[in-house]
Amino acid sequence: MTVEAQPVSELPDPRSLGFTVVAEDDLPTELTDLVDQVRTLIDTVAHTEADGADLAAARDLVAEAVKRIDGERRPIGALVHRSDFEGPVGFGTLTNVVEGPTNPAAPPMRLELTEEGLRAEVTLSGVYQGPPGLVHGGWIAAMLDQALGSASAAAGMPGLTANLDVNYRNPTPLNVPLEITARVTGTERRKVFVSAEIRHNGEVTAEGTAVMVQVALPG
Ligand SMILES: CCCCC/C=C\C/C=C\C/C=C\C/C=C\CCCC(=O)SCCNC(=O)CCNC(=O)[C@H](O)C(C)(C)COP(=O)(O)OP(=O)(O)OC[C@H]1O[C@@H](n2cnc3c(N)ncnc32)[C@H](O)[C@@H]1OP(=O)(O)O
Repeated sequence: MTVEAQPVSELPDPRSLGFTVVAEDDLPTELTDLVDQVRTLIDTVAHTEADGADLAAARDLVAEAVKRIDGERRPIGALVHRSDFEGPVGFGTLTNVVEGPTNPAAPPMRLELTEEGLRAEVTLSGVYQGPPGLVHGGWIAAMLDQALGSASAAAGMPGLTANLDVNYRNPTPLNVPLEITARVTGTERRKVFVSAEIRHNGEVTAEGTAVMVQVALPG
Protein backbone atom coordinates (compact mmCIF):
# COMPACT_ATOMS: atom_id res chain seq x y z
CA MET A 1 0.00 0.00 0.00
CA THR A 2 1.22 3.48 -0.73
CA VAL A 3 1.70 5.86 2.16
CA GLU A 4 0.74 9.48 1.65
CA ALA A 5 0.02 10.46 5.23
CA GLN A 6 0.40 14.07 6.27
CA PRO A 7 3.46 14.27 8.54
CA VAL A 8 2.50 14.70 12.19
CA SER A 9 4.60 17.87 12.38
CA GLU A 10 2.35 19.47 9.74
CA LEU A 11 -0.90 18.92 11.64
CA PRO A 12 -2.36 22.26 12.71
CA ASP A 13 -2.93 23.06 16.36
CA PRO A 14 -6.75 22.78 16.79
CA ARG A 15 -6.67 26.10 18.70
CA SER A 16 -5.66 27.77 15.45
CA LEU A 17 -8.80 26.26 13.84
CA GLY A 18 -11.06 27.84 16.46
CA PHE A 19 -11.48 24.81 18.73
CA THR A 20 -11.67 25.28 22.48
CA VAL A 21 -8.95 23.06 23.96
CA VAL A 22 -8.74 21.98 27.58
CA ALA A 23 -5.56 20.33 28.87
CA GLU A 24 -6.57 17.09 30.55
CA ASP A 25 -4.17 17.87 33.42
CA ASP A 26 -6.11 21.11 34.06
CA LEU A 27 -9.44 19.34 34.64
CA PRO A 28 -10.22 19.73 38.36
CA THR A 29 -10.03 16.43 40.25
CA GLU A 30 -13.36 17.47 41.79
CA LEU A 31 -14.84 17.24 38.27
CA THR A 32 -13.35 13.83 37.45
CA ASP A 33 -14.39 12.58 40.91
CA LEU A 34 -17.93 13.85 40.21
CA VAL A 35 -17.94 12.05 36.85
CA ASP A 36 -17.02 8.80 38.65
CA GLN A 37 -19.75 9.36 41.23
CA VAL A 38 -22.37 10.04 38.56
CA ARG A 39 -21.34 6.82 36.81
CA THR A 40 -22.03 5.01 40.05
CA LEU A 41 -25.33 6.90 40.31
CA ILE A 42 -26.40 5.82 36.81
CA ASP A 43 -25.58 2.17 37.55
CA THR A 44 -27.34 2.34 40.92
CA VAL A 45 -30.46 3.99 39.49
CA ALA A 46 -30.60 1.45 36.68
CA HIS A 47 -30.64 -1.49 39.13
CA THR A 48 -32.20 -0.19 42.37
CA GLU A 49 -35.16 -1.78 44.09
CA ALA A 50 -35.39 1.02 46.68
CA ASP A 51 -38.87 2.03 47.80
CA GLY A 52 -40.80 5.08 46.59
CA ALA A 53 -39.85 7.32 49.51
CA ASP A 54 -36.14 6.71 49.01
CA LEU A 55 -36.47 7.14 45.25
CA ALA A 56 -38.29 10.46 45.71
CA ALA A 57 -35.63 11.66 48.19
CA ALA A 58 -32.87 10.63 45.77
CA ARG A 59 -34.60 12.49 42.92
CA ASP A 60 -34.72 15.66 45.04
CA LEU A 61 -31.04 15.33 45.97
CA VAL A 62 -30.08 14.90 42.32
CA ALA A 63 -32.23 17.88 41.30
CA GLU A 64 -30.48 19.93 44.01
CA ALA A 65 -27.07 18.81 42.73
CA VAL A 66 -28.00 19.85 39.18
CA LYS A 67 -29.08 23.29 40.42
CA ARG A 68 -25.77 23.65 42.29
CA ILE A 69 -23.54 23.18 39.23
CA ASP A 70 -25.76 24.39 36.38
CA GLY A 71 -24.46 27.61 34.83
CA GLU A 72 -21.71 28.38 32.35
CA ARG A 73 -21.09 25.45 29.99
CA ARG A 74 -18.13 24.47 27.88
CA PRO A 75 -18.99 24.64 24.17
CA ILE A 76 -20.04 21.55 22.22
CA GLY A 77 -16.97 20.43 20.30
CA ALA A 78 -14.51 21.41 23.01
CA LEU A 79 -11.39 19.26 22.75
CA VAL A 80 -9.26 17.75 25.47
CA HIS A 81 -5.52 17.33 25.04
CA ARG A 82 -3.71 14.48 26.72
CA SER A 83 -0.15 15.25 27.73
CA ASP A 84 0.89 11.59 27.52
CA PHE A 85 0.60 11.72 23.71
CA GLU A 86 3.53 13.47 22.08
CA GLY A 87 2.98 16.43 19.77
CA PRO A 88 -0.32 17.31 18.13
CA VAL A 89 -1.98 13.88 18.17
CA GLY A 90 -3.38 13.78 21.70
CA PHE A 91 -6.70 15.50 20.93
CA GLY A 92 -10.19 14.14 21.43
CA THR A 93 -13.58 15.59 22.23
CA LEU A 94 -14.01 16.33 25.92
CA THR A 95 -17.47 14.71 26.06
CA ASN A 96 -16.74 11.85 23.64
CA VAL A 97 -19.37 9.22 24.44
CA VAL A 98 -16.87 6.36 24.60
CA GLU A 99 -13.84 7.96 26.23
CA GLY A 100 -14.55 11.61 27.07
CA PRO A 101 -13.07 12.37 30.51
CA THR A 102 -16.01 14.59 31.54
CA ASN A 103 -18.77 12.32 30.22
CA PRO A 104 -20.34 10.11 32.91
CA ALA A 105 -22.18 8.19 30.16
CA ALA A 106 -18.79 7.00 28.88
CA PRO A 107 -17.39 3.87 30.49
CA PRO A 108 -14.18 4.33 32.50
CA MET A 109 -11.95 3.57 29.52
CA ARG A 110 -8.57 5.04 28.60
CA LEU A 111 -6.63 4.07 25.52
CA GLU A 112 -2.87 4.00 26.10
CA LEU A 113 -0.06 3.97 23.54
CA THR A 114 1.73 0.66 23.02
CA GLU A 115 4.53 -0.31 20.62
CA GLU A 116 1.89 -1.74 18.27
CA GLY A 117 -0.84 0.90 18.56
CA LEU A 118 -3.32 1.44 21.38
CA ARG A 119 -4.63 -0.64 24.28
CA ALA A 120 -7.28 -0.15 26.97
CA GLU A 121 -8.85 -2.15 29.74
CA VAL A 122 -12.46 -1.53 30.63
CA THR A 123 -15.18 -3.14 32.73
CA LEU A 124 -18.71 -2.40 31.58
CA SER A 125 -21.54 -2.32 34.13
CA GLY A 126 -25.11 -3.41 33.46
CA VAL A 127 -25.79 0.06 32.05
CA TYR A 128 -24.24 -1.21 28.79
CA GLN A 129 -26.42 -4.31 28.61
CA GLY A 130 -27.90 -5.78 25.45
CA PRO A 131 -28.72 -9.50 25.78
CA PRO A 132 -28.93 -10.73 29.41
CA GLY A 133 -25.51 -10.39 31.05
CA LEU A 134 -23.85 -9.30 27.82
CA VAL A 135 -22.60 -6.03 26.36
CA HIS A 136 -24.87 -4.42 23.76
CA GLY A 137 -23.56 -4.99 20.24
CA GLY A 138 -23.88 -1.31 19.41
CA TRP A 139 -21.60 -0.46 22.30
CA ILE A 140 -19.11 -3.08 21.18
CA ALA A 141 -19.09 -1.36 17.78
CA ALA A 142 -18.75 2.04 19.47
CA MET A 143 -15.75 0.92 21.51
CA LEU A 144 -14.11 -0.60 18.48
CA ASP A 145 -14.80 2.57 16.46
CA GLN A 146 -13.23 4.68 19.19
CA ALA A 147 -10.14 2.47 19.35
CA LEU A 148 -9.86 2.39 15.56
CA GLY A 149 -10.26 6.15 15.16
CA SER A 150 -7.87 6.84 18.01
CA ALA A 151 -5.23 4.48 16.58
CA SER A 152 -5.37 6.44 13.35
CA ALA A 153 -5.22 9.78 15.19
CA ALA A 154 -2.41 8.62 17.48
CA ALA A 155 -0.41 7.70 14.37
CA GLY A 156 -0.78 11.32 13.23
CA MET A 157 -3.72 10.73 10.89
CA PRO A 158 -6.96 11.92 12.54
CA GLY A 159 -9.98 11.31 10.35
CA LEU A 160 -13.62 10.27 10.18
CA THR A 161 -14.85 6.68 10.02
CA ALA A 162 -16.00 6.03 6.44
CA ASN A 163 -16.55 2.30 6.92
CA LEU A 164 -16.73 0.11 10.02
CA ASP A 165 -16.92 -3.68 9.83
CA VAL A 166 -17.56 -5.63 13.05
CA ASN A 167 -17.56 -9.37 13.67
CA TYR A 168 -19.01 -10.64 16.93
CA ARG A 169 -17.05 -13.84 17.59
CA ASN A 170 -18.13 -14.67 21.14
CA PRO A 171 -20.47 -13.12 23.73
CA THR A 172 -18.88 -10.11 25.51
CA PRO A 173 -19.74 -10.31 29.24
CA LEU A 174 -20.61 -7.42 31.57
CA ASN A 175 -18.80 -6.71 34.85
CA VAL A 176 -15.51 -8.36 33.88
CA PRO A 177 -12.30 -6.76 32.57
CA LEU A 178 -12.14 -6.46 28.78
CA GLU A 179 -9.02 -5.67 26.77
CA ILE A 180 -9.23 -3.52 23.64
CA THR A 181 -6.35 -3.29 21.16
CA ALA A 182 -6.06 -1.36 17.89
CA ARG A 183 -3.46 -0.47 15.29
CA VAL A 184 -2.96 1.05 11.83
CA THR A 185 -2.50 -1.63 9.17
CA GLY A 186 -1.99 0.56 6.09
CA THR A 187 -2.64 3.83 4.30
CA GLU A 188 -3.67 4.78 0.78
CA ARG A 189 -3.99 8.45 -0.14
CA ARG A 190 -6.37 9.88 2.56
CA LYS A 191 -7.54 6.43 3.68
CA VAL A 192 -6.19 4.87 6.84
CA PHE A 193 -6.86 1.16 7.37
CA VAL A 194 -7.15 0.08 10.99
CA SER A 195 -7.99 -3.08 12.90
CA ALA A 196 -9.02 -3.71 16.51
CA GLU A 197 -10.16 -6.45 18.87
CA ILE A 198 -11.97 -6.84 22.18
CA ARG A 199 -10.84 -9.74 24.38
CA HIS A 200 -12.05 -11.33 27.58
CA ASN A 201 -9.61 -13.66 29.35
CA GLY A 202 -7.44 -13.54 26.24
CA GLU A 203 -10.24 -14.77 23.96
CA VAL A 204 -11.41 -12.48 21.16
CA THR A 205 -15.09 -11.62 21.60
CA ALA A 206 -15.28 -9.04 18.81
CA GLU A 207 -13.04 -7.68 16.10
CA GLY A 208 -13.38 -4.74 13.79
CA THR A 209 -11.74 -3.10 10.84
CA ALA A 210 -12.34 0.40 9.58
CA VAL A 211 -11.45 2.81 6.82
CA MET A 212 -10.74 6.19 8.35
CA VAL A 213 -10.62 9.09 5.88
CA GLN A 214 -8.42 12.04 6.71
CA VAL A 215 -10.36 15.23 6.14
CA ALA A 216 -8.68 18.33 4.80
CA LEU A 217 -7.68 20.67 7.59
CA PRO A 218 -6.96 24.31 6.84
CA GLY A 219 -3.52 25.62 7.65
C1 LIG B 1 -4.75 18.05 14.74
C2 LIG B 1 -6.19 17.73 14.67
C3 LIG B 1 -7.10 18.93 14.48
C4 LIG B 1 -8.55 18.64 14.59
C5 LIG B 1 -8.85 17.86 15.80
C6 LIG B 1 -10.23 17.37 15.77
C7 LIG B 1 -10.64 16.29 16.40
C8 LIG B 1 -9.83 15.41 17.23
C9 LIG B 1 -8.98 14.48 16.44
C10 LIG B 1 -8.95 13.17 16.57
C11 LIG B 1 -9.92 12.45 17.35
C12 LIG B 1 -9.28 11.37 18.08
C13 LIG B 1 -9.74 10.16 18.11
C14 LIG B 1 -10.88 9.67 17.30
C15 LIG B 1 -11.92 9.19 18.15
C16 LIG B 1 -12.99 8.52 17.80
C17 LIG B 1 -13.29 8.00 16.49
C18 LIG B 1 -14.76 8.06 16.23
C19 LIG B 1 -14.91 8.27 14.79
C20 LIG B 1 -16.29 8.65 14.41
O1 LIG B 1 -17.22 8.31 15.05
S1 LIG B 1 -16.49 9.57 13.00
C21 LIG B 1 -18.24 9.77 12.88
C22 LIG B 1 -18.86 8.87 11.86
N1 LIG B 1 -18.38 9.15 10.53
C23 LIG B 1 -18.83 10.17 9.80
O2 LIG B 1 -19.66 10.95 10.23
C24 LIG B 1 -18.28 10.32 8.39
C25 LIG B 1 -19.33 10.78 7.41
N2 LIG B 1 -18.78 10.72 6.06
C26 LIG B 1 -18.09 11.74 5.51
O3 LIG B 1 -17.99 12.82 6.08
C27 LIG B 1 -17.44 11.47 4.20
O4 LIG B 1 -18.07 10.46 3.51
C28 LIG B 1 -15.92 11.15 4.32
C29 LIG B 1 -15.19 12.31 5.01
C30 LIG B 1 -15.71 9.85 5.16
C31 LIG B 1 -15.33 10.94 2.94
O5 LIG B 1 -15.74 12.00 2.14
P1 LIG B 1 -14.71 12.88 1.28
O6 LIG B 1 -15.52 13.68 0.31
O7 LIG B 1 -13.76 13.59 2.16
O8 LIG B 1 -13.85 11.80 0.53
P2 LIG B 1 -14.21 10.85 -0.71
O9 LIG B 1 -15.64 10.46 -0.76
O10 LIG B 1 -13.59 11.45 -1.93
O11 LIG B 1 -13.38 9.50 -0.34
C32 LIG B 1 -11.97 9.57 -0.08
C33 LIG B 1 -11.47 8.14 -0.19
O12 LIG B 1 -12.17 7.34 0.80
C34 LIG B 1 -12.88 6.28 0.14
N3 LIG B 1 -14.16 6.06 0.81
C35 LIG B 1 -15.13 6.97 1.04
N4 LIG B 1 -16.15 6.39 1.68
C36 LIG B 1 -15.80 5.09 1.87
C37 LIG B 1 -16.45 3.99 2.46
N5 LIG B 1 -17.67 4.11 3.00
N6 LIG B 1 -15.84 2.81 2.48
C38 LIG B 1 -14.60 2.67 1.94
N7 LIG B 1 -13.92 3.69 1.36
C39 LIG B 1 -14.53 4.88 1.32
C40 LIG B 1 -13.08 6.77 -1.29
O13 LIG B 1 -13.27 5.67 -2.15
C41 LIG B 1 -11.81 7.52 -1.53
O14 LIG B 1 -10.78 6.55 -1.77
P3 LIG B 1 -9.69 6.76 -2.95
O15 LIG B 1 -8.63 7.68 -2.43
O16 LIG B 1 -9.16 5.38 -3.17
O17 LIG B 1 -10.42 7.32 -4.12
